[in-house]
Formats: sequence, structure tokens, C-alpha cells
Amino acid sequence: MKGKFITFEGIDGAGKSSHVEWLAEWLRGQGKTVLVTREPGGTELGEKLRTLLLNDPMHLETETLLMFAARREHLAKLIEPALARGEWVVCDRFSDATYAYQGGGRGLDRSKFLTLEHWVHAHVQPDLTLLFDLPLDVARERIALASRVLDRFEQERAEFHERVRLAYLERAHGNPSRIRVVDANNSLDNIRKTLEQIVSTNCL
Ligand SMILES: Nc1ncnc2c1ncn2[C@@H]1O[C@H](COP(=O)(O)OP(=O)(O)O)[C@@H](O)[C@H]1O
Ligand SMILES: Cc1cn([C@H]2C[C@H](O)[C@@H](COP(=O)(O)OP(=O)(O)O)O2)c(=O)[nH]c1=O
Repeated sequence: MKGKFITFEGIDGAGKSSHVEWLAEWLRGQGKTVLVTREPGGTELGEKLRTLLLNDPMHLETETLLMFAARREHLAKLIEPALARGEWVVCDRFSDATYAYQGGGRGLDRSKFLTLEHWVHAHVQPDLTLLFDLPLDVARERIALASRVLDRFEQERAEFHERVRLAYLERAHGNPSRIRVVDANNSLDNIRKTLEQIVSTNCL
């Protein structure tokens, strides 16, 4: 049987990375073989593109094309073979991030996004997307507390991140059966209970 493809989305600092490994372990406890990966990245080439994307200033369309180039490689080398083997794939970000960051945040024309999405993965969509949603000031506070080095996206102004958040919510509104909005302004334990419930109901 084909495995399931689960993606995590949300603004920076929403708490995705704190749950990706946890969900994978929980699924392993349910007898699944799970591959954990991320975007941009996941493959050797994709990780090189990630370094460029997170650090080097570039034209918006270059940025978008590189996101999708990394994604093409990721699908071909890792995601599709794993799903075909019956494994589950848990991925920290996927195309909804391009919709939200390049589309919502930077203003990329939506038809260009849709063209690339159709070209690169018309045949593959996540079975389930967990959208971590929380107010921007809470996310910013968490990032400040973690005192991590900020990448090119995290350095963007508050208005950029507000637009990203709204674009994510709009995308969720348009895809209610795939994208589940998780209230991320909550304790780790409560979020984990919510994730268990959503994944059990939708995927198991
Ligand atoms: N529910 C939560 N409550 C409080 N702090 C959290 C919560 N989830 C994550 N954090 C902290 O917030 C910071 C950002 O979380 P992270 O998982 O790296 O977010 P993301 O991957 O979405 O950018 C980390 O320092 C993490 O420990
Ligand atoms: C996948 C993807 C990520 N991004 C951005 C969002 C994030 O700010 C950045 C890296 O994502 P992420 O791995 O979440 O960063 P971190 O590990 O520091 O939390 O890339 C896009 O702008 N478009 C995309 O399509």
C-alpha cells in the first residue's frame, strides 16, 4: 500500500520543527516506516539550494524557481520513491510555503505559482497538511527567546510575516479537507494531543 505524505506549515517560529520528529516517532509507534525530511532541502542538491535561498539576495522569480527546482529533485529522489515503497513521509514545509512566502509575502503572481505547482507535482499532493497558526508577536517572541541566527526570510519585517500568515489561512480555507489549522499558541502537550487526533482521524 502507498504511504501517506504529511506536511508541516506555518510562519517562522510557529513550532513546526518541535513536532516533526515527535510525529514521526508517534507514527513509528503505530507500526509505520517514516521518512522525515524538509524543504527547501532534503537531497544533497536541495540542501545546497537551501543555503543559497536562505542567504543570498535574489530576484523573486529566481527564488520561486529555485524553491521548485529543489522540490522537483526532492520528489524524484526521496518523496516519491519512499511513498511507492509504502513508507510515510513527514516533511517540514512544501508548496504551501511557496504560496504563502513567495505569493503572500513577496507578491508573486498566483498564476505563476499555479503553473509551477502543476508542472512539478500535479500528480502528488500531501495527504494531510498541518498548518501551525499563531499570532505573529508570539512567534517573534519564541524566536527571540531561542536566540537563533536569523535567515533571509526571518529577517523580513513584521508586515511580510503577517501577509505570509494570511496567505496560509486563505490557502487552508480553499483546501479544507487537506489543510488542518492547528492552534499553535498552546502548550507542546496540547498541540501533540491535537496532532494525534487529526492524524488518527485523517490518515490511519
Ligand atoms: N508550544 C510551544 N510553546 C512554547 N515554545 C515553543 C512551543 N513550540 C515551540 N516553541 C519554541 O519556539 C521556538 C521556535 O520553535 P520551532 O519549532 O523551531 O518553530 P519553527 O520550526 O516553526 O520555526 C523554539 O525555541 C521552540 O523551543
Ligand atoms: C519551502 C519554502 C520555504 N520558504 C522559507 C520559509 C522559511 O523562512 C525558510 C526555511 O524554512 P525552515 O526550514 O522552516 O526554517 P527554520 O528551520 O529556520 O525554521 O524558507 C519559502 O520562502 N518558500 C518555500 O517554498
